Amino acid sequence: MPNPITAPFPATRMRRLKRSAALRGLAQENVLTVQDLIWPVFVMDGEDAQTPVPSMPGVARLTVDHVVEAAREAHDLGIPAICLFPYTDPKLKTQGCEEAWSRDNLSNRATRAIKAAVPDIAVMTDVALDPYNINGHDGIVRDGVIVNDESVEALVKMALAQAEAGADILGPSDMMDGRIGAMRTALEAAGHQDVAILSYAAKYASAFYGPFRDAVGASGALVGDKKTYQMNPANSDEALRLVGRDLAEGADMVMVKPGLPYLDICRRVKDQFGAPTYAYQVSGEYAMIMGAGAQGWINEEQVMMESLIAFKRAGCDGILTYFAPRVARLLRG
Ligand SMILES: NCC(=O)CCC(=O)O
Repeated sequence: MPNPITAPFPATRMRRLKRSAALRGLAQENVLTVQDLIWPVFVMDGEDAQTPVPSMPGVARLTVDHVVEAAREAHDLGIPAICLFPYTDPKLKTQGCEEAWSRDNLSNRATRAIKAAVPDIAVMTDVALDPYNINGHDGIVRDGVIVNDESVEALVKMALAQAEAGADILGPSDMMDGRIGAMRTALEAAGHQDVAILSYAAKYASAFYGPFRDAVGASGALVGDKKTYQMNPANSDEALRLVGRDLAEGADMVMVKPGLPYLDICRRVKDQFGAPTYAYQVSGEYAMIMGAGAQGWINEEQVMMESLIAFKRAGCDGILTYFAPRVARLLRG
């Protein structure tokens, strides 16, 4: 830790380095670049269609052909990764979540299509059962209980199907115990030793996910809440235990989610482990900025940029954000 030594006033005048843009630039500690961005996108079935998500202005569900175009655009902008979230046909949702590991489910089809058309962009996928679960939960439900070990077996099958489809980064967002180790072992055994795991390690049971659930059609499906597996927003030490555990089980990268309300966790995680650390600026955060911006209550673009540099300041190596293409265009100038 640096130990800041400052001479007393007037020898020290903190305003000296704020006097011009040039001096402010020289003294700037953190920088946001396009390389820091992961773009989450919503995929739906069909062809040549886009359905706007009302609670996320500027965001739409895209059919696979449009997702491929989005990936091409992202790659051209220099965005390193795109993250897929499927809007699953309710008819495909079951108690056993079998569609989750179907070779040709929507997410796997989108992964294949992107990797065929834009091979250099990294494709990240979501490993959790909620898009395929009739109960809307991330794990399998038996008699009203989310059963851990059976869910992990299902998640491993899902992870293998995603790796088979060509995913570069798997994002287990389910918060079951033991899933990272089980996935890592299975990936090694199946010859997918180079597939990275970005663990949603410190994922809080948050009300900020509301618009996302609208986007993937999960709002109506969820029975109860996710408090028996996601974190209590009041906890901080627990995040370190979870991150440490996931790294020890073979995660390559770790995530804190949501983002802005949990910057203290980002900083603690980065300081404690020094691992590649990401934050997810979630749908509710996006909606708040867009909503207030639309009212003219804040300057949307400035708040967007300020919110993203805050993640860098808190120690994050990158950010999952729905703003990714807009930011990339802005950074490009
Ligand atoms: N597993 C992915 C999410 O829960 C996303 C949350 C959001 O953007 O609100």
